[in-house]
Amino acid sequence: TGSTRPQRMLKAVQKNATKGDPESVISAIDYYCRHKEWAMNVGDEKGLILDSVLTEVNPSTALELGTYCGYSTVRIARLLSPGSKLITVEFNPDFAAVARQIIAYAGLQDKVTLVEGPSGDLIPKMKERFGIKSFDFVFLDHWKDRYVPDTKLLEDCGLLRKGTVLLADNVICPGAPEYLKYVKNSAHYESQYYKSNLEYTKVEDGLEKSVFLG
Ligand SMILES: O=C(NCc1cccc(CNc2ccc3[nH]ncc3c2)c1)c1cc(-c2ccc(F)cc2)cc(O)c1O
Ligand SMILES: [Mg+2]
Repeated sequence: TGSTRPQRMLKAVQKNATKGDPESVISAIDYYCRHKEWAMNVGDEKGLILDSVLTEVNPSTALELGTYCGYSTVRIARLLSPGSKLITVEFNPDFAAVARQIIAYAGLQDKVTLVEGPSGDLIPKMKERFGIKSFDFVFLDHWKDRYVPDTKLLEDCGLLRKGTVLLADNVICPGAPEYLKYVKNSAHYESQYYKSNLEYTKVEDGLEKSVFLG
């Protein structure tokens, strides 16, 4: 049987990147997805916006919903200060298996905890399982119809604090219209849209940054 797109992406990393060098892992994936075959990584253009928001927030505890192959996991973890932790949630076991290898290839496995399962089941267990009081930063990049229910779940589980920054991918393409409505109409969030393009294309997409006001 043939390989999968994530497996081919992993091969490209192992062939073209330097072990322990996160920048080379990011470049190898971006090159592969721009010139060989498209894949749904946040990509280099939106990735620069992710980097700038992360540098501004400098989170001690971060959550990523939707690991895929670990591209944004590597982008986030490489910018974390020593002792900071990233928890990333992936539902698809095949994606998770590739992501673990890409995160390890980048040498970032000590900063990252990859948890397999649906966000709806795992979010209520975050405090007890990982000793998390609250998250400083949340990157939403999983099923777009889960953005609203999971944001409400994070609120209800007391996992957001005054100033927690949520950053949501794909609010234009494929789109997360209910999520945009939710955070823009809520008095509990201060939101800002960062216009960009769908990874590796000229199609418009963007990131929505929402600060929880408590
Ligand atoms: O849909 C997207 N990504 C989410 C996704 C998609 C598939 C599988 C999973 C399985 N992973 C998963 C599921 C549920 C979960 N619950 N908790 C964790 C968790 C993890 C996740 C997406 C699509 C496009 C896109 C496609 C086509 C096109 F033409 C334009 C744009 C671009 C993106 O940047 C995207 O992010
Ligand atoms: Mg995405």
